[in-house]
Amino acid sequence: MSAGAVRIAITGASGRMGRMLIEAVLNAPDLRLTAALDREGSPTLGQDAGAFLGQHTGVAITTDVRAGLSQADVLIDFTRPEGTLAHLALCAELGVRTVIGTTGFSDAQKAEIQALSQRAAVMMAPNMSVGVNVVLKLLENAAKALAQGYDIEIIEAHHRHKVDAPSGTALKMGEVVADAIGRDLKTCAVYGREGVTGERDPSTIGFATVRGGDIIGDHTVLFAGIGERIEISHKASSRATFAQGSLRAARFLATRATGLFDMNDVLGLA
Ligand SMILES: NC(=O)C1=CN([C@@H]2O[C@H](COP(=O)(O)OP(=O)(O)OC[C@H]3O[C@@H](n4cnc5c(N)ncnc54)[C@H](OP(=O)(O)O)[C@@H]3O)[C@@H](O)[C@H]2O)C=CC1
Ligand SMILES: O=C(O)C1=N[C@H](C(=O)O)C[C@H](O)C1
Repeated sequence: MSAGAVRIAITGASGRMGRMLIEAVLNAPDLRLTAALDREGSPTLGQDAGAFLGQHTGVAITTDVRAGLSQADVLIDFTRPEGTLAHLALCAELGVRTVIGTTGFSDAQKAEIQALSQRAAVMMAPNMSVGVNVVLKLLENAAKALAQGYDIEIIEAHHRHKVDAPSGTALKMGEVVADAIGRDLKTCAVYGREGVTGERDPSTIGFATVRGGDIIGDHTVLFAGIGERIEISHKASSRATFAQGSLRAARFLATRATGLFDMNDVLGLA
């Protein structure tokens, strides 16, 4: 790893998170944007990475991931699962650490990430905000205390462009709650209901998904009992919270050679 500023590459540079990350890196004195990458066909290819901010950075958006990564210490990737895995394979080969914000991975893809993290360190989390990661800790305690007599439902809402459902954060909340009370999310999750469903099975954890407009990301875990309801909610009002968490993760990874980490490691919440 080079001395001085941590050199950052960003894939999906013209995406919603890509732009947020570019702005955050340009404003961070201890980080330096050295590569901005997007895929073939992106209308921003060839433009300066700071053009959307009216800034000249000297870093052009290109499709040459190998060349971009060879100039970087850490890649921050918020793209799609298949893109992330292709980028990660190159990072493993070149010894570049990776912060993964992408959601929607299959179990097989997660296993591939675990294997590749043994060659160059990876931090992966479905939600980089400090608040959501604190909520995950609160949920652990709440679920243990409310394990009997309370029906558990997870409700999430996101913007109209989101392609995966339920959100990665909602699934993580489900896993944390299920683990805390000794259930297996794979067998107890119910994803949406329709028609004559019968009465609610108390051993299930339900998920409900809302998509619309420009909602950045709302998550609620509802514990519904008799005579009372407990709701634990997080609402993101700006993608800056995800970008700032990603920068914390990049700084954390800059001091690690190999291994798979999450936001608990980055924030010292483990
Ligand atoms: N962990 C967290 O805190 C957060 C996670 N996310 C996750 O990050 C991901 C991206 O979200 P968002 O920025 O809103 O999405 P966008 O669609 O706005 O941006 C995605 C970017 O990745 C590019 N891309 C898409 N597919 C590929 C591919 N196969 N290979 C390389 N590049 C690709 C897109 O290019 P093109 O425009 O050409 O399609 C675009 O530049 C999602 O999975 C989302 O759930 C989002 C916010 C917070
Ligand atoms: O796609 C998004 O926008 C978001 N995705 C993440 C998820 O799937 O949990 C995190 C955040 O809520 C925004």
